[in-house]
Amino acid sequence: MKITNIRIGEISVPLKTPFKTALRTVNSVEDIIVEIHTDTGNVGYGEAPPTGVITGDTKGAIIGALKDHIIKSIIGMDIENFEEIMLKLDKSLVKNTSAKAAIDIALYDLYGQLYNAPLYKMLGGYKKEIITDVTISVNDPEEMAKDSLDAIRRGFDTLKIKVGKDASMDLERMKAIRNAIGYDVKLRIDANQGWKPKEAVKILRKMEDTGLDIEFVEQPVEAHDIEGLKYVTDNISIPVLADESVFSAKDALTILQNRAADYINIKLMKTGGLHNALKICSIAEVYGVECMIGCMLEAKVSVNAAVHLAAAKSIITKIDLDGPVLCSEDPVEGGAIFDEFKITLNDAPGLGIKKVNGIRYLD
Ligand SMILES: C[C@H](N)C(=O)N[C@@H](CCC(=O)O)C(=O)O
Ligand SMILES: [Mg+2]
Repeated sequence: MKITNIRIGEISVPLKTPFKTALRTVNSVEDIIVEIHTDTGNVGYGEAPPTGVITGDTKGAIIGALKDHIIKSIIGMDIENFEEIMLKLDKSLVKNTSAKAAIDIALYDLYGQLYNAPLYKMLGGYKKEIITDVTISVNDPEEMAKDSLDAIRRGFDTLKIKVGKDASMDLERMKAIRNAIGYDVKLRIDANQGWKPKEAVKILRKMEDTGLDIEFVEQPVEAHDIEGLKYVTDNISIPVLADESVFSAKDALTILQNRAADYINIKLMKTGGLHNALKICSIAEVYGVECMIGCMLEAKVSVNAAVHLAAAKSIITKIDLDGPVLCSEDPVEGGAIFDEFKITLNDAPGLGIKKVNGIRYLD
């Protein structure tokens, strides 16, 4: 199964409501799609969202990385030589993890098709169904309480609450939500780097003292501030999950060796795809540290790949794969079924994607 052509396109999918974090506000998913075509007539699909404020990858940068570096380095190669293709992909240029992830995902899709097996079974096949949380955007406390109630009515039993914007309001936000929803629903919070280390400890201790029952706090401080992350981890009881601080397997090792966080959030757009995400799973297994699998604002192609990984690996115990349910339309035919909180895999080969509708080709 030889790679004959790699096509690049873009899709635009409006969100149901604006997505707001401490880092950005977004109204639609604007992602790059790749199709890897082979001499056997198979097509592998991949996707990359431009999340400049997190990965540094803009739309133009993703297209440039694909056209000027990655495509040339793997065209003509045989999917049977999978490890060799992955080495070429890694070495084609530094950083640019989103462009690499799009290609890596499409390659894994073809790898599954080559051996006629669904990807989650090839990676471990631990389960076939997973349950995701849903994100509540950062707004004023009343609106967040209302959005949380809506999410519970839709069946979600775990909410990921965005905080870290106008820090003085964060305690009020969480009190309003807890008062509105009671204690049967899990609340995890994500500050998206919005606090300083001492400020984070102050806010989180108040949340502990108020009995808000927070499952964990995600990325309280700036991504590069590992010392600050450790300071927060050492000084509060709520567990800390590292997100923007962990891109590579090496980053994960540093965090775990220093006990700078309690959990790791794996995202394919930070690792450069499944190949490196699997390395983080192995490191976390060695340290006995559970992982979350997350996504950026992504449609169903790349989130599908994350679903396969989550279903394959027992070390992934927390799921934040709500990208597709935040979208108002689904451009993807085939693949996993997203029914609000419940995500079910099917046993079609690879990712099981039949078609992506509405692609505007850029080649
Ligand atoms: C969409 C997901 N629930 C999420 O919150 N992901 C990121 C932010 C993604 C983005 O800005 O596109 C996270 O920080 O966990
Ligand atoms: Mg996060």
